[in-house]
Amino acid sequence: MNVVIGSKNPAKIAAVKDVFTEAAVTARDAPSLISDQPFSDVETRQGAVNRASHSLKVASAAIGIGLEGGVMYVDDELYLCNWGALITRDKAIFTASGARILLPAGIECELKKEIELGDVMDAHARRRDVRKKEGAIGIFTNDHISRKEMFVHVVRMLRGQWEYAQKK
Ligand SMILES: O=P(O)(O)OP(=O)(O)OP(=O)(O)OC[C@H]1O[C@@H](n2cnc3c(O)ncnc32)[C@H](O)[C@@H]1O
Repeated sequence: MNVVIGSKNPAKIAAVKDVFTEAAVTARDAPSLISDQPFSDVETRQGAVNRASHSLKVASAAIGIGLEGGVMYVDDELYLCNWGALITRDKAIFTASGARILLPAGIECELKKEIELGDVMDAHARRRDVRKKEGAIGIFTNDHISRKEMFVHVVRMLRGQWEYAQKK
C-alpha cells in the first residue's frame, strides 16, 4: 500500500511511518490553504483536510494524510491543538485531533504579534527547529510527550477509523 503525507516535516513523516509500518510512505509539500498560524479547531482541521486532499492529487497513493498544528481558545485561554485527516481515493474523509495543552500567556502575546508558534518556540526554548523535533508539546511537557508521539496517536486514530469503516 502507498501512503502519502502532505508535509516534509520530519516529526509528521516519522509518525505516519510508525503507524503505517507495512506501507511505502512518501512525503509531498502540500499547501494548507489556511493562515500560517491557525487560531481555531475549525481552521486547523481544515488545514489538515486540505493537505491530505492535495497530497493525494499529486501522488499515486491509496491514502493521503494531512497533519496540521495550530492553537485554539477555551474561554479566554489559549491551547495548543493539532489535527489530522486521512482521505481515500474514493473520497472518504476521516479526521482526529491530538492532545492539547495550555500555552503560557507569554506565548499568546507573541502569536498576537503575528509571529508563528514554531518561531516563538525556538526563541522561548533557545533551540532550533522545535517544530520539526520535540514541538511545543515536548517543551511544555518537559519532553515527556514529543510532537512525533502526539502525531502517532492522531495517525493511529485515523487508521483505526478507516479500518473500522472498511468492515461495514
Ligand atoms: O512543514 P509543515 O508541515 O508546514 O509543519 P509546520 O510545523 O511548519 O506547520 P504546522 O502546520 O504543523 O503548524 C502551524 C504553525 O504552528 C506551529 N506549531 C504547531 N504546533 C507546534 C508545535 O508543537 N511546536 C512548534 N510549533 C508548532 C508551526 O511551526 C507553524 O508555525
